[in-house]
Amino acid sequence: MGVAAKIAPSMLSSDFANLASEAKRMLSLGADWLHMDIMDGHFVPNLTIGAPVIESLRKHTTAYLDCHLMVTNPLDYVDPMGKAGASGFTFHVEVSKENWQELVQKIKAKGMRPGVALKPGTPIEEVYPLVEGEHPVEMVLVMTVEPGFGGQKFMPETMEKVRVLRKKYPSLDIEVDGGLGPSTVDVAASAGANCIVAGSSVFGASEPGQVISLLRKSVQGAQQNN
Ligand SMILES: O=C(CO)[C@@H](O)[C@H](O)COP(=O)(O)O
Ligand SMILES: [Fe+2]
Repeated sequence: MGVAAKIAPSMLSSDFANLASEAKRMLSLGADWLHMDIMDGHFVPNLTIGAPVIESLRKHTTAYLDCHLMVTNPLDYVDPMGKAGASGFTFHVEVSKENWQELVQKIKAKGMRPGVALKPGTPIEEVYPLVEGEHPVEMVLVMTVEPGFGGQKFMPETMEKVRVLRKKYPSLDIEVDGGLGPSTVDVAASAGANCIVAGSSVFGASEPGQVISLLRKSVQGAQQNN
């Protein structure tokens, strides 16, 4: 048995003007988590949503809100995101070298689950101390595109990081994010990813529920073959 599969549609590809109904639609189609991309227009060249929108959405659902913080100063977001009702708080290792221990402790103190993300060009060794620390992160998000935008092409060269991580940490949640869909998920699942973020492939499908179930079957199938 592997680590539980979590399929997380990226709400970045949803109709933001109808966020609550889009979220409910995804959950009714079998989504486990809702992936929320928080971008500050500085760490990445795009600006999306922040704590006020998470707070609004939280009034409509009890679902796990898997928040991916693409921001330069993640520490500034811990209190507001905690109050807003975020479930997971995943910050980037590239901007937290100096203060990740404080960050992780504060995230946990606010009742959220800490995770660390890394860009395609960042070496995997950089997250080891965070997974093995006294206050460890509970998920590693391996970016499979450059962060900033949905709808980009999956980068297969990032899979070596997933393989290395899975070998080293058999029970860790490993999330992949960017360009995942029916044609790329098998590679990620067999490398060892168990949390699959998918935006354009889910929201752009005529049958999003079928895509969600296919993504889940891919993770489960890969785990049975291992
Ligand atoms: O974090 C990001 C982009 O920076 C992602 O969560 C994307 O929103 C995923 O979208 P697709 O690549 O699946 O369309
Ligand atoms: Fe994301």
